Amino acid sequence: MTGTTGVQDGESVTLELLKQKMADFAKERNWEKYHSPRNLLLALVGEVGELSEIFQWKGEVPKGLPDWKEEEKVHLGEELSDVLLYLVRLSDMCGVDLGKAALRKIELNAIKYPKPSSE
Ligand SMILES: Nc1ccn([C@H]2C[C@H](O)[C@@H](COP(=O)(O)OP(=O)(O)OP(=O)(O)O)O2)c(=O)n1
Repeated sequence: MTGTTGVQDGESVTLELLKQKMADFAKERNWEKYHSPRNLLLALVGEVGELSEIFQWKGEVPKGLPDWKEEEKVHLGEELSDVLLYLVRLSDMCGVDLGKAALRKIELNAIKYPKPSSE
C-alpha cells in the first residue's frame, strides 16, 4: 500500500475507483444533495480557475517544469486533481461513462484528423 491512497505500488488508478471514492465521500457527509450537475460544473470551472492561477504571469514554461520547486508541483497536482475529481463526479451525476466516452472521442478525433500519409 502507498500512504493513505489504498492503491498498491504500481497499480493503475482507474476512473471507476475515483468515481466510487467520490460517491463514498459525498454519501458519508450527506453532501449528495449538493452534487447536482450544475453545482458540480460550477465547482469544476472554479477549480480550472485555480489551476490557471498557478501558470498565470509565468510566461511559457518548459515541459516537465524543471525549474519548479517541489511544493509548487505538489500544489499543481492538487489543483489538477480537483479538476479531475469534479469532472469524474459530474460525469457520474449525468449518467455518462467518462472512460468509454473519452475513448470514443479519441476515435472520432482520429477520423476527423487523419494521420499524414507516409511518402
Ligand atoms: N461540496 C464539495 C466540496 C468539496 N469537494 C471535494 C472535491 C474537491 O477535490 C475538493 C474541493 O475542496 P475545496 O472547495 O475546499 O477547494 P480547494 O481544495 O481547492 O481549497 P481552496 O479553494 O481553499 O484552495 O473537495 C466535494 O467533492 N464536494
